[in-house]
Amino acid sequence: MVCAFIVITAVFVLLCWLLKINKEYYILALFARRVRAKDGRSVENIAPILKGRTIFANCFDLYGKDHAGIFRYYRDSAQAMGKSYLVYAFGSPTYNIIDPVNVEFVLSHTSLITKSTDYDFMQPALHKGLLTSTGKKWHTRRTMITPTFRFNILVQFEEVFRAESQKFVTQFEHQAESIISLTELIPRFSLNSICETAMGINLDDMPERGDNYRESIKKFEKCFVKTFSNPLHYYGTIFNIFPLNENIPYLRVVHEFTNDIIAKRRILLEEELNERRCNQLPDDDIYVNKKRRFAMLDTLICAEKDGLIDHAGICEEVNTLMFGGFDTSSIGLMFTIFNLALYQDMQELCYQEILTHIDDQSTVDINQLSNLKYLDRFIKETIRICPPVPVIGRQTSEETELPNGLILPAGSQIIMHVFDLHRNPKYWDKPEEFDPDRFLPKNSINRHPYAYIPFSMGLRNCIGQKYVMMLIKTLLCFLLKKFQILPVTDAKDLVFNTGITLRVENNVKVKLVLRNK
Ligand code: HEM
Repeated sequence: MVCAFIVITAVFVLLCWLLKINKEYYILALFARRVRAKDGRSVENIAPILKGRTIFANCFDLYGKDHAGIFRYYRDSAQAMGKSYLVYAFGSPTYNIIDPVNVEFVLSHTSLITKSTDYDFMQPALHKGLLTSTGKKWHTRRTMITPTFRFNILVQFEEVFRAESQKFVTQFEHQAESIISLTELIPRFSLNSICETAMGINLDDMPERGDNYRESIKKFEKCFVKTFSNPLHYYGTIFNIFPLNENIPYLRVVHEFTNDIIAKRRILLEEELNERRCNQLPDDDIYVNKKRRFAMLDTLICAEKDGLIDHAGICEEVNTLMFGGFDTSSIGLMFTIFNLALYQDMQELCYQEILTHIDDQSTVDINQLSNLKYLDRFIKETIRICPPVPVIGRQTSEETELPNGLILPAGSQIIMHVFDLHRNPKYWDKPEEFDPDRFLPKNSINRHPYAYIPFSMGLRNCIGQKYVMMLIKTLLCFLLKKFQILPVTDAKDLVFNTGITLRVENNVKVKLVLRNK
């Protein structure tokens, strides 16, 4: 009798306690603290809450979906909600942003620079480099690496971009027509270019190492998606046990590749420094040496000598720059070439513009590239409609009030869906239509400045945006001067997938037809 009384009382107390904390926490979303609204307003009037698939809020919404299914889920959610919306999963709320007003607030907020927890799952491959780190470490590294993307350094890369572009087109010059797989060939081109410019290492004598690296990154990405979509893998300890095991062989290939690159560059740089000492030249003007090209990796190796970074730090940044650089550039280039094939009249405009401004592509430089205004708009429109980085994430480190009155508790996740933002019909007329002239100055005047953020904005914007525009334009000068590009893969068949970056399921192909001289 007494026992029954104790049990009933305990259950009652427990229920009362749960009822009380239910006001503050979404218990079934594994104790996620609830978002509040200023002045007692209703949260749902400001941001709709997406209904979860199970009673555990949104914890299991992605579970069991393949990469295309996850991609579709986010697009359908954005469409169904019609505005930025909330989900509750894995112990925290997530504010999913698809409008530029909220994006502006987040990206210009100096305290919102810590990446969302999804980025933790990239760390086995990238460690805590520029992309994933935060606070003082991020700030120090950003200050160290930013100068290596300045104009006077970028101009030194023209030569590599031209040589790699020439190598690319030479493969197809001997046939009147060639059907090529952009999915296979473009990543090789981008990785070679990044390795030679940023790392100062030519991959020509080790092409299979580059191929293995790219293949391993692809496999790692599959584990990445599995991790963030599976509640069992989500939490640190479990994540560290399961997926890491699966990843070990791929990670070994990735890290051995980057370690070899660092080792090779150390030797080359030492030779260079010795030569300079023999000629009694100071070390510190190495970056502006006219005879030899400076590689971004040299900055890190020199900083190590000054005690500003250690070997582990160099590895973090090399992994980050290699992955961040080659993968996003490949996607941008692949979709630009694919769109040139789809829109023949626009391809002709790009071609004519190149003929007008570039006499000889084998000497094309950064200044001549800046005259290609239509091509510039074409690339911008491509990365509007197919943003290589379709999602940018942040988390709050303290309670944060948004301009719309929402109050996000500390530890809230903020996901900015660039893909949906770039198609938001409130800010883009006929968003599904491909129209480079959206980016004519007269058509951009009234657009919200944060409606278009392929390279992000603010403190943590992309460090490589000028670099990649230069790379893409150089290859297109070579390609369009030699070939007309015709479509092979049907645009209607494209199936977008979720990955670390934007993916398509298809092997994307085009036909190159040699132009008459
Ligand atoms: C079309 C090509 C590219 C696109 C669309 C792109 C896009 C972006 C975006 C959206 C971010 C912000 C990510 C975030 O906040 O989580 C970013 C950051 C970054 N990007 Fe790029 N990127 C491209 C090419 C490159 C290249 C070529 C490099 C280097 C060679 C590069 C290096 C980086 C780095 C290091 C960061 C982290 C910056 C920081 O947090 O301080 N990116 N990029």
